[in-house]
Amino acid sequence: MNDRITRLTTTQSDFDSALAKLLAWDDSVDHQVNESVRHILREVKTRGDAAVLEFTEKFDRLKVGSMAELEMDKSRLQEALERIPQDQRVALEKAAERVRDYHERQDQKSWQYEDEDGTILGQKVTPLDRAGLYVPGGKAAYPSSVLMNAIPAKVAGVGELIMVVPTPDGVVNDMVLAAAAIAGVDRVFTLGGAQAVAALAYGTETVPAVDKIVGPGNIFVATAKREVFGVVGIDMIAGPSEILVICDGKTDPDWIAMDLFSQAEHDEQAQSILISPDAAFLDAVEASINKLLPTMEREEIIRTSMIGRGALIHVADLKEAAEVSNRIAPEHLELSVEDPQAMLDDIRHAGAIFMGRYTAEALGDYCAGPNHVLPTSGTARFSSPLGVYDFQKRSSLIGFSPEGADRMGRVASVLARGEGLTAHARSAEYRINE
Ligand SMILES: NC(=O)c1ccc[n+]([C@@H]2O[C@H](COP(=O)([O-])OP(=O)(O)OC[C@H]3O[C@@H](n4cnc5c(N)ncnc54)[C@H](O)[C@@H]3O)[C@@H](O)[C@H]2O)c1
Ligand SMILES: N[C@H](CO)Cc1c[nH]c[nH+]1
Ligand SMILES: [Zn+2]
Repeated sequence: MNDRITRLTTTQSDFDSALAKLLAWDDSVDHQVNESVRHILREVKTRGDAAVLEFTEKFDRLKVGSMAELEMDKSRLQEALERIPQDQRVALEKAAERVRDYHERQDQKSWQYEDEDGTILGQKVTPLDRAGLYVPGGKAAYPSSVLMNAIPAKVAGVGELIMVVPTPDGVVNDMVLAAAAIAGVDRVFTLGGAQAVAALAYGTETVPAVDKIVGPGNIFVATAKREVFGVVGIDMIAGPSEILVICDGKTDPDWIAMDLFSQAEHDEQAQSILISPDAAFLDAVEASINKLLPTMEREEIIRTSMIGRGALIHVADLKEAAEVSNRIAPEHLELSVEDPQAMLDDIRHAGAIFMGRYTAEALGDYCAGPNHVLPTSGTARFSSPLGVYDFQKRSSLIGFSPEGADRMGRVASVLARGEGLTAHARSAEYRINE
């Protein structure tokens, strides 16, 4: 590479600020994006289908006469499934089976228990009525993201799944449609960007409003999701893909270089970082990067990402590697070390942890089973992978027996009068035995 990938070492005096600068990525700072997204949302909210059609023509260069032309009916999904090459179909079905198996273990059940006085307390778990799945499609097509978004929703028992996916220049990806057929998506619209998020949030004459919008996307999608939150639920604001590899220096440097590329190739803004206590190994991986980059189909995207946002970080030992990793809280963390289990206790923040030299992050993107929609930009400090729980909500259950109403009515009465809320107090007192 002409420009070199950033090198940092924890012993340099400005390490903390250099690391903070490397990690800085705020999808809300671009005033122009915010303005443009707000305009799109307003237009779709007030003008519905007509605005969606205009923005689709403008941003996806797709001109159609009516919204009906942007809906793929179920027979088209099925045809796509039958048309794709057999190996693609088998791979999609295998991946879907593993993703389903994994997510079935996340299903939450309602529960109840009874106090000694016959009072019933519990939690009722209910799936969402209708969910909107955003499947990105600007720079690449993501059949795997269809499976990752739709299967947990199906396992949760969501009533209706509405999928949106952009088809720039009208190019439809058969594997995406086939994945929608396999996952059991109910309706598919070929819409993208902020206009698709707006259509799902507010509803239009053709696109039904949903209760929650899930799925990753570019800055326009992320900004739109942030704006509509409150009108609908959202899963998370997923930024550009990230990988952090911790390596003890004993994995083939070509493997590590390609693992870093695997996320860099998503986006110029993607972030790939390697941490190792072995300085000579960092040199070897840099040499592999320089050797392999010219062989890559997405060379320019990878180069921009690696130079702009990538880094090779030297640390004292694996303990310090884990500390730096916790500060980064990466979307994907590869522990390419002899004993990954031994490191697990030290890892606190990561969307997904890939354990051992043979666990390429790419397997997690497609077919390991866990979800590939993960918290990015440090948000793994407080959020979790997309899962069945994102499509279920909980209602508290409270059923007092006459004895329970008497006992707890006395407690409530004191607290309510302490707050000066006498209607609360008297409501509880009516049910007390005098
Ligand atoms: N976290 C995950 O699980 C995951 C999975 C797959 C992809 N990704 C990420 O999702 C992102 C996908 O981005 P993408 O661009 O390929 O697809 P995308 O579908 O998110 O965005 C494409 C849409 O952006 C809109 N758009 C483009 N330029 C615009 C402009 N100037 N003004 C308004 N709208 C505009 C268009 O409507 C277009 O349909 C990447 O960052 C990728 O890394 C994340
Ligand atoms: N790595 C992405 C999540 O950050 C998911 C993906 C889809 N296809 C390939 N990769
Ligand atoms: Zn990926």
